[in-house]
Amino acid sequence: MTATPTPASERADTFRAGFVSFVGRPNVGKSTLTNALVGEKIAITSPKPQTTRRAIRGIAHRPDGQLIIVDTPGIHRPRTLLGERLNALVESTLGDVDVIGFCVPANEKLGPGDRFINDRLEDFPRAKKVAILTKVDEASRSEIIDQLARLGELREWDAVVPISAVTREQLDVLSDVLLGLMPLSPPLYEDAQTTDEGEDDRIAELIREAALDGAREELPHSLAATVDDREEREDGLLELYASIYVERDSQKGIVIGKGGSRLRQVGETARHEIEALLGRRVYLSLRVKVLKEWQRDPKALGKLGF
Ligand SMILES: Nc1nc2c(ncn2[C@@H]2O[C@H](COP(=O)(O)OP(=O)(O)OP(=O)(O)O)[C@@H](O)[C@H]2O)c(=O)[nH]1
Repeated sequence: MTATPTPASERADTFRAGFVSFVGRPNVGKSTLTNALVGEKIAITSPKPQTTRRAIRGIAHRPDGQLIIVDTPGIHRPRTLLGERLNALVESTLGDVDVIGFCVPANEKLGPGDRFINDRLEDFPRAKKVAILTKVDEASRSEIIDQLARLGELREWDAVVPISAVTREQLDVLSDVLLGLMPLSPPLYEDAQTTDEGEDDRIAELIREAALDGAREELPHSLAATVDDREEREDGLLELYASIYVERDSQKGIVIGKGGSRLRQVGETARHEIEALLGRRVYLSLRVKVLKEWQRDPKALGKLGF
C-alpha cells in the first residue's frame, strides 16, 4: 500500500499504524463496522448483499495509532467479468494488508460460504488473522458462545472478538486488538484525513446508495453512478451533474418511477447526503442511462472506474 507519511512526527516510538481489511460473506456487517470505527460515513451500507464495490479506505485515528481500513467487496465465486475484477481487487488488497478481519454474524450458523472464505485466507500468509463475530446484539448468549467455539475450530486466530457495530459493544476492544497487531510505525496519514477516496467517488457512492434504497432485488448488481461535471455558481451553490447507469431499459423504468417520482426522491435523498458530506448547498442533476451489459464489458467497466 502506498501512503504519504506525516513529516517529522513527535509521537512516541510506541505508535502503531497499518492496514486492515474486513472480509466475509455479503451482508455480515463489514461496511457498518468500518463506518463505526472511522466515525464518518464513508462506505455504503445497505440491507442488500454485495453492494460494496470499491476498496474504500477509512482511517481510524487514535492517540496511540492509526488503523487504515480497506473495505473489500467480499470474496465470492465470480460469475461475470465484474465478479472476476472484484476478486482480483480482493486479492491485490489482501496480499498487502497487515491484518485480515474475518467477519461472521453471531445470529447465523457458520455455513459453506464462511468456510470458503476461511480457506482462501491461507493464500495470505503475511497477514495476521482476527475472527470478528458481528451483530452480537441480534444473538442470544448461547448462540454467541456456540459460534465462538465453531470459529475457534476453523484455525488458530491471532484474536477472536465479538462485537456489535450498532450498539458499539466491544468496538474499543476490537480497535485495541487490531492496533496491537499493527507494526510500529509513524503515522501514515494526516490526522484530519478519514478517507483518501476521491470526493467525486464518495458523491457517486451516495447517489448509488440513494438509488438502491427500496429498489427491487435485481437492481444492486446492475447499478452504478458517476459524477460527470461540477460547476460553481455565483450564488455559492455547487452544481453537480451525475449519471446513474443500469443495464436494461426495464431497469431504467424502475429507477425513474412513475412520472419520474422515484428519481426525484433519489435526487432529494442523495442531495441531502451530499450536502452533509460537503458542508455546503448543492444543486444535483441526475440522468439515468442504459449501458447494456456493463458488468461484462471491459470498456464500460473502465468508464465506471472498476
Ligand atoms: N443488528 C445489527 N445489524 C447490523 C450490525 N452491523 C451491520 N448490521 C446490518 O446488517 C446489514 C448489512 O450490513 P453491511 O455493513 O452493509 O454489510 P456488508 O458485510 O458490508 O455487506 P456487503 O456490502 O454486501 O458485503 C445492514 O442492514 C446493517 O444495518 C450490527 O452490529 N448489529
